[in-house]
Amino acid sequence: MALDRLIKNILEKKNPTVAGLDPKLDYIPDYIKEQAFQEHGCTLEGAAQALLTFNKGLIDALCDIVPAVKPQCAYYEMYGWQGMRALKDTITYAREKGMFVITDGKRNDIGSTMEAYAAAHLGEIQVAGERFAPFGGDALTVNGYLGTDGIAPLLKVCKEKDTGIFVLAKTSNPSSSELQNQEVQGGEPVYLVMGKMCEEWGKELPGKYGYSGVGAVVGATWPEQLAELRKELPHTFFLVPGYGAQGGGAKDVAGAFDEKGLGAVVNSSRALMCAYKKEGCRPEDYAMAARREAIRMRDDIAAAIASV
Ligand SMILES: O=C(O)c1cc(=O)[nH]c(=O)n1[C@@H]1O[C@H](COP(=O)(O)O)[C@@H](O)[C@H]1O
Repeated sequence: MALDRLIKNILEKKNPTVAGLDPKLDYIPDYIKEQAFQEHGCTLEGAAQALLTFNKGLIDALCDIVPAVKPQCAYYEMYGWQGMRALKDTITYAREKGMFVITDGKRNDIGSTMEAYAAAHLGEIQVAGERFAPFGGDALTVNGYLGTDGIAPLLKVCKEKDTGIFVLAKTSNPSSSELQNQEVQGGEPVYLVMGKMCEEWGKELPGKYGYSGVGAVVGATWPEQLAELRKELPHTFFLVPGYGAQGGGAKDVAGAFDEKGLGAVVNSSRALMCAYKKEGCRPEDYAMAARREAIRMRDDIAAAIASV
């Protein structure tokens, strides 16, 4: 089961974190952009090349200490099909380096359309008898708002191709409470109802560590809900974004973990990618600055889990 691979990586590296690869040109050091523009012009192609070079530097610097990456599709779509090629190349490169790849697409639609998303991101498509894995990620973030028939096609592909999903439950943004905290019949908030649906969907993808292949996204900015959901959803692994740039800290995420120190992977994107700016070090050292930040994050979270 796919999330077993993520958990194995986490155990081996003793690090329950994921590096978000959300590259914008503004974040990328000038020397990388200049070289890409020289080779490909000041074009979408040039921008896409800069993204890929930047990502590869980060992956090289992080792959021995960080178990996973999470490229967010929007930052690649922004640069057209050239950007989407950089997404595919980033996924391939990270997987070659042994990292688990969570493609952050937040996809959702009716069943037939979800089949297409599932094939694109988690499975294969056939062209005249030849099979291709278009993007080839290990897991995909999805929105479960359309209910079971929107999720079932993903579960089918996850089973066949050993991939997984993370379903939005309680998102990190300030307005997430407007809908997600609404109490529905029986008095349960929507995020808990969604979490319980993940538990149910996950029965189809059991894993050897007790967590299923259907994870839930719960923001680091909501420590109370993280701890509540950890108790309520014993088989659901959490993807926890909102650490760092959005204000979440190690103490906030400690409640996401079980008594074995498993159960969640915490994402940081901007705080890692832009660590060199905060440190004020040479742009050429951006990847090493990200590594230093990743080590700080790992150690802070380990200390917070130990003190619970
Ligand atoms: O699914 C996600 O990853 C996600 C869910 C959520 O509730 N909040 C959230 O910030 N994210 C993503 O996590 C990343 C957070 O980035 P930073 O705030 O820069 O660390 C972005 O890629 C967001 O799109």
